Amino acid sequence: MEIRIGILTISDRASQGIYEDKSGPAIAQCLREMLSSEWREVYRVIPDEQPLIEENLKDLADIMHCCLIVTTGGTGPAKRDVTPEATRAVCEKEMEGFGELMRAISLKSVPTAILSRQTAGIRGNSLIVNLPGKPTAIRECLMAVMPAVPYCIDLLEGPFLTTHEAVVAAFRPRPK
Ligand SMILES: Nc1ncnc2c1ncn2[C@@H]1O[C@H](COP(=O)(O)OP(=O)(O)OP(=O)(O)O)[C@@H](O)[C@H]1O
Ligand SMILES: Nc1nc2c(c(=O)[nH]1)N[C@H]1C(S)=C(S)[C@@H](COP(=O)(O)O)O[C@H]1N2
Repeated sequence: MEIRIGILTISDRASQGIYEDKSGPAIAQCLREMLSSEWREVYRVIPDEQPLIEENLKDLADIMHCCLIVTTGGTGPAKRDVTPEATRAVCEKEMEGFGELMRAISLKSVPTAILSRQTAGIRGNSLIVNLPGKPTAIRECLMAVMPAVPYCIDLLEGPFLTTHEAVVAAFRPRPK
Protein backbone atom coordinates (compact mmCIF):
# COMPACT_ATOMS: atom_id res chain seq x y z
CA MET A 1 0.00 0.00 0.00
CA GLU A 2 1.15 3.56 -0.76
CA ILE A 3 2.84 5.32 2.18
CA ARG A 4 1.18 8.68 2.82
CA ILE A 5 2.43 11.48 5.02
CA GLY A 6 0.22 14.43 5.95
CA ILE A 7 1.72 17.92 6.03
CA LEU A 8 -0.57 20.46 7.69
CA THR A 9 0.43 24.12 7.82
CA ILE A 10 -1.61 26.00 10.41
CA SER A 11 -1.24 29.75 9.89
CA ASP A 12 -3.82 32.51 9.51
CA ARG A 13 -1.56 34.53 7.24
CA ALA A 14 -0.22 31.72 5.06
CA SER A 15 -3.78 30.40 4.57
CA GLN A 16 -4.89 33.88 3.41
CA GLY A 17 -1.93 34.24 1.05
CA ILE A 18 -0.48 37.18 3.06
CA TYR A 19 2.81 35.31 3.06
CA GLU A 20 3.89 32.26 1.16
CA ASP A 21 3.95 29.06 3.23
CA LYS A 22 7.60 28.15 3.62
CA SER A 23 7.24 25.68 6.50
CA GLY A 24 5.03 23.08 4.78
CA PRO A 25 7.41 22.81 1.79
CA ALA A 26 10.37 22.69 4.25
CA ILE A 27 8.77 19.66 5.94
CA ALA A 28 8.33 17.93 2.55
CA GLN A 29 11.93 18.71 1.57
CA CYS A 30 13.31 17.48 4.88
CA LEU A 31 11.31 14.25 4.73
CA ARG A 32 12.45 13.66 1.14
CA GLU A 33 16.06 13.91 2.31
CA MET A 34 15.50 11.66 5.34
CA LEU A 35 13.27 8.85 4.03
CA SER A 36 14.41 6.23 1.55
CA SER A 37 10.93 4.63 1.47
CA GLU A 38 8.68 5.82 -1.37
CA TRP A 39 5.96 8.09 0.04
CA ARG A 40 3.40 10.65 -1.08
CA GLU A 41 2.56 13.90 0.65
CA VAL A 42 -0.95 15.07 1.44
CA TYR A 43 -0.43 18.80 1.96
CA ARG A 44 -2.88 21.39 3.31
CA VAL A 45 -2.74 24.99 4.55
CA ILE A 46 -5.43 26.08 7.01
CA PRO A 47 -6.08 28.93 9.49
CA ASP A 48 -5.67 28.65 13.28
CA GLU A 49 -9.25 27.43 13.96
CA GLN A 50 -9.47 24.50 16.36
CA PRO A 51 -12.50 22.76 14.76
CA LEU A 52 -10.84 23.00 11.33
CA ILE A 53 -7.53 21.67 12.66
CA GLU A 54 -9.31 18.73 14.32
CA GLU A 55 -11.33 18.01 11.16
CA ASN A 56 -8.16 17.96 9.02
CA LEU A 57 -6.21 15.80 11.48
CA LYS A 58 -9.09 13.29 11.57
CA ASP A 59 -9.38 13.25 7.80
CA LEU A 60 -5.61 12.81 7.26
CA ALA A 61 -5.56 9.96 9.81
CA ASP A 62 -8.86 8.12 9.24
CA ILE A 63 -9.69 8.75 5.57
CA MET A 64 -6.31 9.45 3.94
CA HIS A 65 -4.56 6.83 6.14
CA CYS A 66 -1.43 8.94 6.66
CA CYS A 67 0.93 6.96 8.93
CA LEU A 68 2.60 10.22 9.92
CA ILE A 69 1.06 13.70 10.09
CA VAL A 70 3.39 16.66 10.66
CA THR A 71 1.84 20.02 11.56
CA THR A 72 3.57 23.40 11.62
CA GLY A 73 2.42 26.55 13.44
CA GLY A 74 -0.02 27.46 16.15
CA THR A 75 1.98 26.00 19.06
CA GLY A 76 2.81 29.24 20.88
CA PRO A 77 1.14 31.22 23.67
CA ALA A 78 -0.91 33.63 21.48
CA LYS A 79 -4.70 33.55 21.75
CA ARG A 80 -5.17 31.90 18.35
CA ASP A 81 -2.43 29.26 18.90
CA VAL A 82 -4.48 26.09 19.45
CA THR A 83 -2.62 23.34 17.55
CA PRO A 84 -1.65 21.35 20.70
CA GLU A 85 -5.25 21.52 21.98
CA ALA A 86 -6.57 20.24 18.63
CA THR A 87 -3.92 17.49 18.59
CA ARG A 88 -4.80 16.31 22.10
CA ALA A 89 -8.53 16.44 21.31
CA VAL A 90 -8.21 13.98 18.40
CA CYS A 91 -5.56 11.67 19.89
CA GLU A 92 -6.05 8.64 22.11
CA LYS A 93 -2.53 8.93 23.47
CA GLU A 94 -0.25 11.91 23.94
CA MET A 95 3.47 11.31 23.27
CA GLU A 96 5.04 13.92 25.56
CA GLY A 97 8.65 12.90 24.77
CA PHE A 98 8.47 14.42 21.28
CA GLY A 99 7.72 17.94 22.54
CA GLU A 100 10.25 17.62 25.36
CA LEU A 101 13.04 16.59 22.97
CA MET A 102 12.24 19.17 20.26
CA ARG A 103 12.14 22.00 22.82
CA ALA A 104 15.43 20.85 24.37
CA ILE A 105 17.19 20.77 20.96
CA SER A 106 15.63 24.07 19.84
CA LEU A 107 16.72 25.75 23.07
CA LYS A 108 20.33 25.36 21.94
CA SER A 109 19.63 27.81 19.09
CA VAL A 110 16.83 30.07 20.45
CA PRO A 111 15.82 30.94 24.02
CA THR A 112 12.22 31.36 22.83
CA ALA A 113 12.06 27.59 22.15
CA ILE A 114 10.26 27.30 25.51
CA LEU A 115 7.38 29.32 24.04
CA SER A 116 6.36 26.36 21.89
CA ARG A 117 3.83 23.96 23.41
CA GLN A 118 4.46 21.52 20.53
CA THR A 119 3.48 17.93 21.30
CA ALA A 120 2.70 14.65 19.52
CA GLY A 121 0.07 11.96 19.79
CA ILE A 122 -1.47 8.81 18.41
CA ARG A 123 -4.79 8.65 16.58
CA GLY A 124 -5.58 5.12 15.40
CA ASN A 125 -2.61 4.01 13.27
CA SER A 126 -1.29 7.56 12.81
CA LEU A 127 1.44 9.49 14.59
CA ILE A 128 0.79 13.24 14.73
CA VAL A 129 3.79 15.52 15.42
CA ASN A 130 3.56 19.30 15.98
CA LEU A 131 6.38 21.62 14.83
CA PRO A 132 6.63 25.38 15.43
CA GLY A 133 5.66 27.76 12.61
CA LYS A 134 9.11 29.19 11.89
CA PRO A 135 10.60 27.71 8.71
CA THR A 136 14.00 27.46 10.46
CA ALA A 137 12.53 25.24 13.21
CA ILE A 138 11.54 22.48 10.80
CA ARG A 139 14.84 20.72 10.12
CA GLU A 140 16.06 21.06 13.69
CA CYS A 141 12.91 19.51 15.15
CA LEU A 142 12.48 16.75 12.55
CA MET A 143 16.14 15.70 12.84
CA ALA A 144 15.69 15.37 16.61
CA VAL A 145 12.67 13.05 16.55
CA MET A 146 13.11 11.15 13.28
CA PRO A 147 15.36 8.35 14.68
CA ALA A 148 12.38 7.15 16.77
CA VAL A 149 9.60 7.73 14.22
CA PRO A 150 9.91 4.53 12.10
CA TYR A 151 9.79 2.29 15.19
CA CYS A 152 6.82 4.22 16.57
CA ILE A 153 5.02 3.60 13.25
CA ASP A 154 5.97 -0.13 13.47
CA LEU A 155 4.26 -0.24 16.87
CA LEU A 156 1.15 1.34 15.31
CA GLU A 157 1.18 -1.47 12.71
CA GLY A 158 1.92 1.01 9.96
CA PRO A 159 4.30 0.71 6.98
CA PHE A 160 7.98 -0.19 7.48
CA LEU A 161 9.69 3.19 6.99
CA THR A 162 13.34 3.26 5.97
CA THR A 163 15.72 6.22 6.13
CA HIS A 164 18.88 7.36 4.36
CA GLU A 165 21.36 6.32 7.05
CA ALA A 166 23.83 9.08 6.14
CA VAL A 167 21.16 11.69 6.94
CA VAL A 168 19.38 10.06 9.88
CA ALA A 169 19.50 6.48 11.16
CA ALA A 170 16.24 4.90 12.30
CA PHE A 171 16.63 3.17 15.66
CA ARG A 172 14.70 -0.09 16.06
CA PRO A 173 15.29 -1.86 19.39
CA ARG A 174 13.75 -5.04 18.00
CA PRO A 175 14.56 -5.18 14.25
CA LYS A 176 11.80 -6.74 12.09
N1 LIG B 1 4.14 28.70 7.42
C1 LIG B 1 5.02 29.73 7.41
N2 LIG B 1 5.67 30.06 6.27
C2 LIG B 1 6.57 31.09 6.26
N3 LIG B 1 6.86 31.81 7.34
C3 LIG B 1 6.24 31.51 8.48
C4 LIG B 1 5.28 30.47 8.59
N4 LIG B 1 4.83 30.43 9.86
C5 LIG B 1 5.47 31.38 10.51
N5 LIG B 1 6.32 32.05 9.69
C6 LIG B 1 7.20 33.15 10.03
O1 LIG B 1 7.44 33.16 11.43
C7 LIG B 1 6.97 34.39 12.00
C8 LIG B 1 6.40 34.14 13.37
O2 LIG B 1 5.45 33.12 13.29
P1 LIG B 1 4.07 33.22 14.04
O3 LIG B 1 4.03 32.08 14.97
O4 LIG B 1 3.81 34.57 14.57
O5 LIG B 1 3.13 33.02 12.79
P2 LIG B 1 1.90 32.12 12.69
O6 LIG B 1 1.18 32.06 14.01
O7 LIG B 1 2.29 30.86 12.05
O8 LIG B 1 1.09 32.93 11.63
P3 LIG B 1 -0.34 33.58 11.80
O9 LIG B 1 -0.19 34.59 12.93
O10 LIG B 1 -0.63 34.19 10.49
O11 LIG B 1 -1.26 32.43 12.12
C9 LIG B 1 5.95 34.90 10.99
O12 LIG B 1 5.80 36.30 11.06
C10 LIG B 1 6.56 34.47 9.69
O13 LIG B 1 7.60 35.36 9.33
N1 LIG C 1 13.64 25.39 16.64
C1 LIG C 1 12.90 26.47 16.89
N2 LIG C 1 11.90 26.38 17.76
C2 LIG C 1 11.12 27.45 18.03
C3 LIG C 1 11.38 28.70 17.40
C4 LIG C 1 12.45 28.77 16.47
O1 LIG C 1 12.74 29.83 15.86
N3 LIG C 1 13.19 27.64 16.24
N4 LIG C 1 10.58 29.76 17.68
C5 LIG C 1 9.89 29.78 18.97
C6 LIG C 1 8.88 30.82 19.08
S1 LIG C 1 9.44 32.43 18.92
C7 LIG C 1 7.55 30.56 19.31
S2 LIG C 1 6.45 31.82 19.62
C8 LIG C 1 7.08 29.18 19.42
C9 LIG C 1 5.71 28.93 18.84
O2 LIG C 1 5.64 29.14 17.44
P1 LIG C 1 4.33 28.81 16.59
O3 LIG C 1 3.17 29.48 17.31
O4 LIG C 1 4.59 29.39 15.24
O5 LIG C 1 4.13 27.32 16.54
O6 LIG C 1 8.01 28.26 18.85
C10 LIG C 1 9.31 28.43 19.36
N5 LIG C 1 10.13 27.33 18.92
